[in-house]
Amino acid sequence: MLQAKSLTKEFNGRKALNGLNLSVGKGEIYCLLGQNGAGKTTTINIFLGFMDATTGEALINGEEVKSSRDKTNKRIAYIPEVVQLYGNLSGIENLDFFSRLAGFKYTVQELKQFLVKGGLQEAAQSMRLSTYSKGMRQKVGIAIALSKNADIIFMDEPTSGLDPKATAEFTILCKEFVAEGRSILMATHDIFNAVNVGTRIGIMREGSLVHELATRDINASQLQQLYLETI
Ligand SMILES: Nc1ncnc2c1ncn2[C@@H]1O[C@H](COP(=O)(O)OP(=O)(O)OP(=O)(O)O)[C@@H](O)[C@H]1O
Repeated sequence: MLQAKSLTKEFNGRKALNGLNLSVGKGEIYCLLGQNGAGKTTTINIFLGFMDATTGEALINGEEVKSSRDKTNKRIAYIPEVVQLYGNLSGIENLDFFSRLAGFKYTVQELKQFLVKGGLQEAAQSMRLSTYSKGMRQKVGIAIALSKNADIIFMDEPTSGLDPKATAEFTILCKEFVAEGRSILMATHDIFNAVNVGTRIGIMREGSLVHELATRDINASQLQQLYLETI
């Protein structure tokens, strides 16, 4: 579903990405690890079409993002570290707004179902967003992705600042999201959660992938060891 082919990105002559090759298939939760500045967010930004690669290709469902941005943007969603929503609107009003923006119009009942599937209890759906925790905002973010019928969610540091219960709930939601053949690409510093939620892990250093492994082959302490040896 996602492919990076020899991606490079230069900022002021400095390479943030240096020949990155990466692919993410259906049903995968791919976790990108790497030190600050390794190039994780730059990778996601190129797939989202926020910036162009200097050389190489980023493909979503076989379409190059750079030349087919309108098409590729329709099937993706993005959950940043803090999901930006309208604080004065309720969860359901935000979902209604953002799904309309993506060209979908749903009944109140349908909107409620997306929110429940995203893990937001009915009692919270009509509360103002300004009262929501980070975990609740992410649930609205997942509901928006579901309402857009997105195949792929990109996530940047989704579990930073979440308490263990919220992290566990989030992990379950991610697994449910991909169970129907969708995919997630997540940048994270959370080694424990990467092993827990991910199907594969890539460790980046200086803009390239230096290790790639299946989570079934490694536990958190082995991954931590490998990470510390790598960076
Ligand atoms: N818009 C930009 N202008 C200039 N340099 C940038 C820009 N975006 C990223 N960089 C540089 O590119 C490199 C990679 O940054 P990036 O944000 O992709 O790393 P990261 O792995 O996501 O780090 P972090 O874990 O801190 O989020 C860094 O050296 C960063 O300073």
